[in-house]
Amino acid sequence: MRLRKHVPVIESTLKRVALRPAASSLCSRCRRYASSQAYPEKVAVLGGGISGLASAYFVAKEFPKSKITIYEANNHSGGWIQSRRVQTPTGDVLFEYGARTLRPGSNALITAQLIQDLGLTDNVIFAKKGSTGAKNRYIYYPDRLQRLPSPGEPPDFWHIAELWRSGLLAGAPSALLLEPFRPKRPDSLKDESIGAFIERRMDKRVGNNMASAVMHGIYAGDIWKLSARTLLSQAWMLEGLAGSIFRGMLKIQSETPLEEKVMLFHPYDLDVYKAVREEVKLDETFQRHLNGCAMFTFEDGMAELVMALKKNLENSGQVDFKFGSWVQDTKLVRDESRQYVDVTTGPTKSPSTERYDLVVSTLRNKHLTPFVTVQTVNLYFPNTNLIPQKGFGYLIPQSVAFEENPERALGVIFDSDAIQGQDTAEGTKLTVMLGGHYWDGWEHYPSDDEAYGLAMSLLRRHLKIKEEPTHYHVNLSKDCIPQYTVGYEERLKSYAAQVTDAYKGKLRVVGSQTHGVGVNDCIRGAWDMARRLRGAGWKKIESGLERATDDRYDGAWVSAPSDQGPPKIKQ
Ligand SMILES: C=Cc1c2[nH]c(c1C)Cc1[nH]c(c(CCC(=O)O)c1C)Cc1[nH]c(c(C)c1CCC(=O)O)Cc1[nH]c(c(C)c1C=C)C2
Repeated sequence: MRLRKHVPVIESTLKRVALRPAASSLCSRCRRYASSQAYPEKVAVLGGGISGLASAYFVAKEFPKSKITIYEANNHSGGWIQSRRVQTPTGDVLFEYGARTLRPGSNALITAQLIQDLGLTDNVIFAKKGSTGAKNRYIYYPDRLQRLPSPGEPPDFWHIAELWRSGLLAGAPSALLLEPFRPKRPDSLKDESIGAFIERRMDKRVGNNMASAVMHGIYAGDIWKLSARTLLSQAWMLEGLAGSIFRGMLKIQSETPLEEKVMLFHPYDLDVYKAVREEVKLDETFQRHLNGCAMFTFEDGMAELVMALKKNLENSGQVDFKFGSWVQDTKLVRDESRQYVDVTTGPTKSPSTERYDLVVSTLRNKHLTPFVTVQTVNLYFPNTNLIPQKGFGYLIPQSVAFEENPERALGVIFDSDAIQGQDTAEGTKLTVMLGGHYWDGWEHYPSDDEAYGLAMSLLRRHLKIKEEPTHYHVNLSKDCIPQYTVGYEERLKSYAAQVTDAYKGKLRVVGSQTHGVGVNDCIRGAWDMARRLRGAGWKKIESGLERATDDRYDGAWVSAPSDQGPPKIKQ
């Protein structure tokens, strides 16, 4: 499917690119302007969220002589990541409005290297793998908290029986047994919703109970809209390979020598993974802590990473911040020998235009994905024994009856259990997450007072909390999480082609809409973009969306052994 419209900033460019100049210096063999310039002298980064800051950082490292300007519409950097300290009579507590933790693992290696390079390792706090906050995760179903078995926990018959009795596992056993015998998807089916995929291969109830809870916790999204091909990519691939997820797993396992562990990669990710392994050099102690933790963050919250990045960029002398700068337009311009991008910013009545050799855009394209809005209510209670359940928190699946969730909450995080070491005040810290896909199409959202009322009514019903918090904060993150809905991969491909066509490699796209919604994803995307600019890479006609257009294996994945060295490709 082609995009009907384009991102506003590139729209005008698409009209103008038809007016081609006399291509006297267009190199006919490589189809790009032959420029003797060794590096991009002027670079613009559009957006000062984590993707924009990380992009500026990695581009500055690749090209120490480049001058970089970051345009940010708000008056602060960091985007959705905001951490605030609140004073209480007995000490202070930290409230996070956006992402609050990072997950370790291969996807976090670039983040870890960045943290180390910024000198932040001493400020990192780790939640150990076995800790209560890390291992106890709950799902609210149908009218109470159900603890999920944690990874590595020995199977407990009575626990499983209890979960079965609650109805949370309804349909799961037969779904798993029958999955290998269900018909293969028709070749014409290029994508479908997660809900439809699970219904087709297993059982609708498994989707509405388990999958929807997980998708609430990551995307705040609706399993009946999110793309199975993108978000359940491995299961989708295995079905394509062998007609069934289970049989696909068996096939790959049987073809892999016993001493190797199967890891499935998109071919593009395998290249990135290899490059990460080659370039990341972590201190032994830091690496050991990362290996042993379930999640990590900073003493002063995630904003520490943003502040350290900003300070580093300011001190580099290479980077200039322009806050309160709305990007109105970007367009490709050409003179006799070179191509540039003109970036127009500022208020509509008195806009200003600057010319750049290269632009990195983290701005959104509303035609690529919809977004959901999440409202967070952070609450602090001095009572340390407010709730009997200890753990990370709980998620509320779509299957929970309206009477049990009229507030349209997605989940509750037990912050004071999940991460310890951020607060000096003792007590219980919770965050209630409201909205997400339940608010699709809404024009008005709850006021702070209303959101507080919703959060408290939920906590009274679900956790039997009778006390009022002494401190709370409400934050509305409007359109904060992009939704990778059905057809996303085709739209992304088409978007990549449009960006390449319109900017001829002079504008690269990075960010949560195109590279994954997690903080690690955004940082890794920025790093990979900058890596591709290396040397003369910045002169290549690329868009930053090369993963989407990588047709080397026609959508297949490759498996690789998980040894410590660079993986060998197995096909
Ligand atoms: C503002 C709300 C967010 C919701 N999801 C995300 C944000 C920022 C992004 C996100 N959350 C998680 C992942 C998985 C992998 C990762 O990179 O960590 C992603 C991409 C897992 C997660 N879910 C919740 C938490 C606290 C975390 C850990 C990471 C983080 O701090 O964001 C709980 C949770 N997140 C959301 C809801 C509705 C929710 C409910 C309890 C939406």
